Amino acid sequence: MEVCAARAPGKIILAGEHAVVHGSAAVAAAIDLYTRCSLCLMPLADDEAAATLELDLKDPGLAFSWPCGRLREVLLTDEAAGAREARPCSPDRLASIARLLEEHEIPEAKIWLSAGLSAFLFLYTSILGCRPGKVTVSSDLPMGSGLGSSAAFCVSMSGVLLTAAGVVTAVGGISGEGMGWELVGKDDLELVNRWAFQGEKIIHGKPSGIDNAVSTFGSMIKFKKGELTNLKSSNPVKMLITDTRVGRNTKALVAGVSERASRHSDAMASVFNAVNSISEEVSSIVELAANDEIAITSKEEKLAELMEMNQGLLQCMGVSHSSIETVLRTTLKFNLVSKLTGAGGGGCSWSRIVFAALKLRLVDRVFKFAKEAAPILMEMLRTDLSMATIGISGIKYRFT
Ligand SMILES: Nc1ncnc2c1ncn2[C@@H]1O[C@H](COP(=O)(O)OP(=O)(O)OP(=O)(O)O)[C@@H](O)[C@H]1O
Ligand SMILES: C[C@@](O)(CCO)CC(=O)[O-]
Ligand SMILES: [Mg+2]
Repeated sequence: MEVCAARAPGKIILAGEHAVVHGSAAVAAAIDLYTRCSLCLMPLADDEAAATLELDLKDPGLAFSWPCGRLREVLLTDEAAGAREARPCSPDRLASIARLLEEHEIPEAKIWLSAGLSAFLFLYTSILGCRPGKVTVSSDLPMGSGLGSSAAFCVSMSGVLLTAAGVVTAVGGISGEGMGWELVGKDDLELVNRWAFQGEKIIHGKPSGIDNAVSTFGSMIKFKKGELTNLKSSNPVKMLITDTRVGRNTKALVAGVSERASRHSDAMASVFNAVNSISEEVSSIVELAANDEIAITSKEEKLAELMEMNQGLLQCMGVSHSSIETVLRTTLKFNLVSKLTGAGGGGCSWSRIVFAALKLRLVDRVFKFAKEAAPILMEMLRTDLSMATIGISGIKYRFT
């Protein structure tokens, strides 16, 4: 029994969420909070009826099991298609997966998990067919909260499945960040990213691809219309992340922005255009910081202003939320500018979240803030606060 594992990071979006779905540029950075996925492939049993595919989700604390025969019967997998090229999940296949999930009693309070389960069944059966196996997933990332948990789930899952399929192989380099995790080669990364994007489509509906790209390739990236530019970044930068723990769902928020865009196409085109300019400016400031430590200091105010402008435009798109605004006001009292990251959570009954990513290179102020303001935020909003390092590397894997 061979066991392999993959680990993929979450992300914060420095500028451009939502607008990126409509063709604007966005800037994102990988953070040192990870989702880990391990796979133990079982030998093909003599008694085929006993063979199962198991999924153990540590964070929601739920386990699932499907008889391999049942998967074959319902999904009619096209195993000959192979894993070397990523394929989309057809509507028929998605409907068959939904039928399989109906056979499980997912607690009503955790029904949001079904999108992740569908992505899992699609990725597993497309890459490995109906082979018996056990997959275990654990994560540092809060789910459905703007830190790219769905992308880290799909990237680590695609990585481990493609490794087990023998399609993705080691390049030998063992990275410094975390013992024993090996780097994935460039072409293999591209393949992992393409499969993960297909998984994200199941969870997000209409993803831009930025979240899976930054989780796969790591570092800081500018992303526009599927094109990725790696931004050189300087020393690791710390961010303070505020989690309001107000639940929401990216798919619904993305759809809400698209509906607003179809109702007010000219106005929203101008909003997306303005976000594009902000992202372009943010990315040039990030690159400047990599080359010139002094020059960045003079740009700090500009960066803060850009963050405020982007936050205002997110409000225009309808994805802010009262709790986000409270966090912004509170952090501002400590002279820290914040903005939401990811899908946000604005105004509608189905989606609520806050992430306040604080402006770059203000570690001292962040520490002062953490001491003085954190208790206020925690008490007022029952938020979680944590520090994260951004710009770290992407997916890695290992055999155990
Ligand atoms: N560790 C995990 N185990 C199981 N399912 C997960 C896990 N992580 C993410 N998911 C799936 O992804 C969904 C959350 O994705 P969603 O895109 O709404 O939020 P997010 O990715 O955390 O935030 P954003 O897209 O704004 O960055 C969950 O509801 C679940 O279906
Ligand atoms: C809201 C969004 O722009 C970012 C979610 O992290 C959606 C996407 O780009 O897929
Ligand atoms: Mg997501």
